This record gives sequence, structure tokens and C-alpha cells, in this order.
Amino acid sequence: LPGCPLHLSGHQLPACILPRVTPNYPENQERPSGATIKRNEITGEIFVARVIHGGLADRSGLLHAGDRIIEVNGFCVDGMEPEQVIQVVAKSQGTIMFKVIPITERPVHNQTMLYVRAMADYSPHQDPTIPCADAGMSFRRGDVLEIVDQTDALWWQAKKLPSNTSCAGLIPSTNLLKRKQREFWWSQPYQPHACIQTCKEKFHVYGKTRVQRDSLGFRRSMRLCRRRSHSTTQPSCHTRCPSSCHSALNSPYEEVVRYQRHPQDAHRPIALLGPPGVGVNELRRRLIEMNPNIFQGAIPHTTRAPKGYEESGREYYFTSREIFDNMMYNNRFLEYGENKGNHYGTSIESVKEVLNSGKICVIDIEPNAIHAVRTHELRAYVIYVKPPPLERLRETRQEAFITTNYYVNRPFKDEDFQEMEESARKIESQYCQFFDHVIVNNELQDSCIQLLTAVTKAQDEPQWVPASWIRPTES
Ligand SMILES: Nc1ncnc2c1ncn2[C@@H]1O[C@H](COP(=O)(O)OP(=O)(O)OP(=O)(O)O)[C@@H](O)[C@H]1O
Repeated sequence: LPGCPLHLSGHQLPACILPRVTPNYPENQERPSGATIKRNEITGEIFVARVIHGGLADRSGLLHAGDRIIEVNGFCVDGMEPEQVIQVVAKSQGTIMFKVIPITERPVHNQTMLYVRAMADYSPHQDPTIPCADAGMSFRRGDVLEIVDQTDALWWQAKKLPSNTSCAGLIPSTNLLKRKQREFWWSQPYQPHACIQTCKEKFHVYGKTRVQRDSLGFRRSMRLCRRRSHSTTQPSCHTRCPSSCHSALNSPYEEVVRYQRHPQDAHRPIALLGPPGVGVNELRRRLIEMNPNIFQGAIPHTTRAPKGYEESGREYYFTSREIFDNMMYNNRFLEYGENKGNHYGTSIESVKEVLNSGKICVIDIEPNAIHAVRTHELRAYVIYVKPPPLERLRETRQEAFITTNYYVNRPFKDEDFQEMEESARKIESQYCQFFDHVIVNNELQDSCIQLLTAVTKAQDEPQWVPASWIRPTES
């Protein structure tokens, strides 16, 4: 490998020969690239353990996993510890000469490209088991990764997208990361029913009531009764807190594919969510009002009796308790709940009805309904509305009003903002990997423009979506 300055790293395990990126190699600016080596403990022979995809060794085409290294720059490496081999490499200047016995049967790389969305955070420098931390790649929940090599059962090679580097990094395979998550899960102190605690907290956080404010029924009582039902009936972990309770058991990577909606296909519904009072309803209302021929909300079902001016199919679908229960048991509701003895729910059918009419359905959901809208059937585009920093909340919400259990339209107080921020932190910590887009609701006008742009992109531009939406028969 002519002239590559080498950097030593990976003091932990099987050693790395990692030519560190330097200005001489501008295309590799961000990460080390090269290969890792290992020693056969019985024979003392040194082998190339892994060649990093797109790194120097890979691009040279001269070193391959399984090659036996005999000499480095004339030094016989047999019997040396991998760290000593690295020392030799490190001291080399200019051209580094490897004498190798090539592996006789090179594995054939006929793997298809795999793209995944990370459902967990990972930091190689906090993982003592990684063969070489400097060859590792960190990622955060929600990142889309291109898996370029899965030959090793434990350590895959991947690039984070969008990527401007040719060089991959090591990441734990699905099985390995699952194992790590399980180990972490068991290492945590026992917390009795952590999931239900979350729900209670949620109810506490979301425990403000909202009156129905306009004839179009924005927001309706859905959020309200959802929250109330948390207080009256203790929800089961599975239905209410899937992401918090089962994260340790779920796959840490979700396979994704690039999906471009065909102009003749139904539009993707837009699901807005955010902490109480952040402005989800305001943004949704403004979007629909901007062009009611294009955007429409879903009409909820209710078991309550219609008021004089109400018409079934306009404000609500008025249904019997029997039909409501039936829909509930058949999982036909995205959300449902109870308020003052009446049941309310947003059904999948009511969303599809809007979509079938050619319009874009815009709904607001509770965070735990994300899983109900991220399905093959609906293919929703999830937009998270995030509060701006406290200072900006104080400045922008001077004329705004909040409706709580006790007050209708009272000015915001500092404690409302703090509650909003706390709730935002919780939502983000549990669900950020499912957000397709985030809008920081600072200036209302800007947020509306951002929302319109995001909604348009969701319909007209390719997006990463779960592969199961496109190949629904596969799990
Ligand atoms: N960016 C903004 N700047 C100023 N005021 C805003 C902004 N966004 C929303 N508001 C105002 O804040 C108040 C609360 O907004 P909204 O009712 O939409 O919140 P929400 O997220 O729907 O809350 P909840 O979950 O409690 O129903 C409203 O008076 C709204 O007009």
C-alpha cells in the first residue's frame, strides 16, 4: 500500500491495521480504513481477519480476509502478537510491503444490498467487545444504514446514509446487537412494571382536557378520552406501550426500502404528534384550511348521541356500543378511549375513506399510536412537532392560550412550557426512530411552510419506508 501513513488504534482485541485518514487521503477524511488482523493461537500465524469495505486495503485489491501475513516490510510476523505486528506497521514509512499467502478459497460476495433503519443507538467507543473501536461506526436511532457486508455473523460493515465516504465501518449484526440489548436490559435495576409507570406518567403529562373548538371537529375529544382512559382503565403493556416495553426484544434494525408513491396510488396519510400544547392542532387546522380540497381530517366514531345540529358522517360517525366494541376487538381503531361514559375512536376506515376520495388525510395521534399508522395498509408519514427552546416558547406564545382540565383558554404559564419540554423529552426518547420529519414549532408561519413542504415531499419524493410495507408477506 504505497505511502499510506498508518495509525495505531484498536488496542483492545484482534488488532487493526488501520491506515488513519490524513490530508494525503482526502476521500477518507472521516474514518480509518484498512483491515483487522488476528492470530491463530495454536500455530501463532497471523491472518487478515477483516478487510474494511471501501478502505485502503479493500481498494488496493491486494489483501483479503483469510490471507496469511508472513512478513511486513521484511519482518517475519509469525509468532508475534497482533499488537506487535501493528507496531511494525506503525513504524513503517512510505511503502508498506506485506508478504502474504493468499487464502485459497475466497468467499464469494454475492450479497444483495440491505438498508436498515437503526432502532437503537450504538457507540463503538463504548463497546469493549468490538474487534477494533476505530473501525467501528456509531449510529443513532432513526439513522438509515447501508449494510455492505454481512459475511461475519457478529460484525457487519455499514455506511450511514447519506454517505460521502467510500469507507464502511463495523457495526454489530442484528443478533449481536439484540444480545447486547438483552444483556443491558437484564443489567438494569429491577423496576416493577416500568411500562405502566410510563403510561401513568403519560397520563399525568397529557392530563389536560381540551374542549372541542370548532365545527370541523379538529382534534375532537380523541386526545382527551385517550388520556382519560389511561386514568380509569389500566392499559395493558402490549397495547399501550409497545415501544417502551418491548424495545429490548424488538429487532434493533428495521429493514427499509426506498419507496416512491406512484401518482395513481392513494396519498400517504400525515400523522402529526407532539407534546400537549406544542401546536399540533393549530398546524393541522391551518394546513386543512389552506386547501380543504386537498387536505382533510378523519371523522371519528363515537357512541354518544348526536346533538341537534350534528349529522352522522360529518362531525362523527355515531355508532352503537356493540359496533364500537366490535371494531375495537378487530383492531380497526388507530386510537380509542372513553370520555364521560361515551366512547370515541379514530378508525382505519375513516382514514382510508379520505384517502380513497383522493385527498391527503391529516390526523393527529398520540405517540403510542405510531405503530398503528406505520403499517402496510396506511403507510403514514409521521411528523413530530417539537417545542422550541424555553426562551422562544415564552416569546412566541405570549398571545397563545392553553386549555386545561380547569381552564378554557388561559394564557400559557412557565410550568406549561416546562411540562411541554418534559413531555417532548419522553416522546423523543421513546419514539424518535419513527419520525419521518421533525418541525420545531417556533414561528407559526415558518412551521406552516415547513409542514406544507414536508407533506408535499412525503407524497412526491422517494422515502425510506419499512420493507414490510412493500413485501408484506415477509416479517
Ligand atoms: N408557533 C406558535 N407560535 C405561537 N402560538 C402558537 C404556535 N403554535 C401553536 N400556538 C398556539 O398555542 C396554543 C396551543 O396550540 P394547539 O392547540 O395547537 O396545541 P396542541 O399541540 O394541539 O395541544 P393539545 O395536545 O393539548 O391539544 C394555541 O393557542 C395555538 O394557537
